[in-house]
Amino acid sequence: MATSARFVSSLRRSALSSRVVSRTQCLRLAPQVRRITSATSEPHQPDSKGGLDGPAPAKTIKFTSESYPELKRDPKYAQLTEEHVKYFKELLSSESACIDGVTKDASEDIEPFNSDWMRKFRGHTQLVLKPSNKEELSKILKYCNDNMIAVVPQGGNSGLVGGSVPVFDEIVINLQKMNKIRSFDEVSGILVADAGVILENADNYLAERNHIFPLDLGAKGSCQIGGNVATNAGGLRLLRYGSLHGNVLGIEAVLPDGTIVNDLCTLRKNNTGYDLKQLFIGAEGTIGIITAVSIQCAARSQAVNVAYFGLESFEKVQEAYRTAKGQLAEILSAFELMDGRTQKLVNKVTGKKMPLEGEYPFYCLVETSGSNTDHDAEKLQAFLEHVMETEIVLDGTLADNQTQIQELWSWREGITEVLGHEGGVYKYDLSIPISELYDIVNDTRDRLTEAGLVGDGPDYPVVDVVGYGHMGDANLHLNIPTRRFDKAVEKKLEPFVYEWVQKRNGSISAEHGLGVTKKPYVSYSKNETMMKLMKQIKDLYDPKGIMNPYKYI
Ligand SMILES: O=C(O)CC[C@@H](O)C(=O)O
Ligand SMILES: [Zn+2]
Repeated sequence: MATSARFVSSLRRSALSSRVVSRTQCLRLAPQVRRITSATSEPHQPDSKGGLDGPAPAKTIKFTSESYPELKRDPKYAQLTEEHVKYFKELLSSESACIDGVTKDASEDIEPFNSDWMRKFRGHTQLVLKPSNKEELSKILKYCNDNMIAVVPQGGNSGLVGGSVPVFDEIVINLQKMNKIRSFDEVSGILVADAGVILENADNYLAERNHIFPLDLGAKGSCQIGGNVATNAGGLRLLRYGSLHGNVLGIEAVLPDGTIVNDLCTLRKNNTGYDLKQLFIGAEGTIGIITAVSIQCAARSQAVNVAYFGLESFEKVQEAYRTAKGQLAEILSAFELMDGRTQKLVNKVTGKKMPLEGEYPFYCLVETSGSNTDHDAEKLQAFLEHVMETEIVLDGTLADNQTQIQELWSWREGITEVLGHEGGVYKYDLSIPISELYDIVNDTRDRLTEAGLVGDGPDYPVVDVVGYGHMGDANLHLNIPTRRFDKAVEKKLEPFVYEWVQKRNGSISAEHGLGVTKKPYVSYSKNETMMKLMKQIKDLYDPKGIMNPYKYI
């Protein structure tokens, strides 16, 4: 009896304080960690003020071709000549479709196409081509194939594994000019769009038609849907809508020899042998370039509610997730995990007040998306009260309106942007059985601490070891913010992290892909037979090997 009385009174105290937090604190705070939401057709551009939307300073560049002593520029690829450039210029319909550093009359800065948004990877292409349609792209690729010119397909260039920038001097083919919505069927919910459509633009277009794009991620204002599909991006809505392997119904792509593959099927059911489009999803531009996709979109939920709460252990996080699945069932649309260190970092870098009064080792953000605002809000509140009453959760808050929803999400979506605040960051994107999801963070921290590599002050290369991610997808983002990139740290991290994951039958890449960073480690997630089959597929589609070379395959 005494125990249950204590539970009730503690619920009242916490619940009351969480409501106060939700009504006052969230309302008072203007969002400061900006999601990259203003849709732009350019790849990430340096922010002149060095602000959070911009990449980290140039000193963080880690990977250039010199960083890969095992990778040599393959002499089979042609050196770009003025004659090549002349051909492309004549072919392309407008001057702005060609940024040319060979004949030195570049109309636009080539640098943002050569380095990723974190400015961690940098190649040195001399040519960027921006075709306007598949026919132009087909001619470009055929010419490249005939002349052994290596190419890198590029969308919004917001990837995290160095997949969309050149390693050496491969030319960049950027899809930003192919950016039209081709059709949308409001009855079936099937969207057909060019690869270069910005994800946020696609979602806004769908919102006006009461539908939703089945993918959402922090870089939605700059990433392109072709790049999303090519990398099989996962993001924040996967728990609800599933992966792109399920939602993409069709693909149009150009193969290296210029062949246009029209598999832009708009059928949910099409059981006619090999499902060839699947090969392009997650291939990271190694077998061809996606020019358009057809995609199944769901009806947009009218009622979105968000809760944010603190917990004392990862065991409690698991209990909270299990409870959320049971109580929120079909309206549960996201269950995200952030450790206390990531939230303190957002707080430190942005200066924003934390959403809860106390500090906790773990935080979760739960979103529901349904059709009945009051009913869904009540369900989420009942869930929060239940987990607080049972002491699974220590304190929590509920967003009362759209501004508060955005504000709470910023504590999750803003993490990537603050991680590099002291220099750089080592990133791992792992699938791990859910019960062990956070252990890798503790084990990595212990390992680096024992080696005297992590601590406060300039003597230590590593700032911290943090973890967050998509709890509902058993996808952990292990991040190691650093003051500088350091060989001693790298030796402690790799292959340790990959061996750890392999032992648990996890995956070395849950959603970011392999790019160039995981090239040496593919075998930790793919056995010899699978690697051989992948290589055979690569050779079938790209026999001369011009597509995105030096990357994972
Ligand atoms: O920066 C990362 O490691 C994760 C980025 C992204 O996948 C996310 O979930 O926020
Ligand atoms: Zn993620």
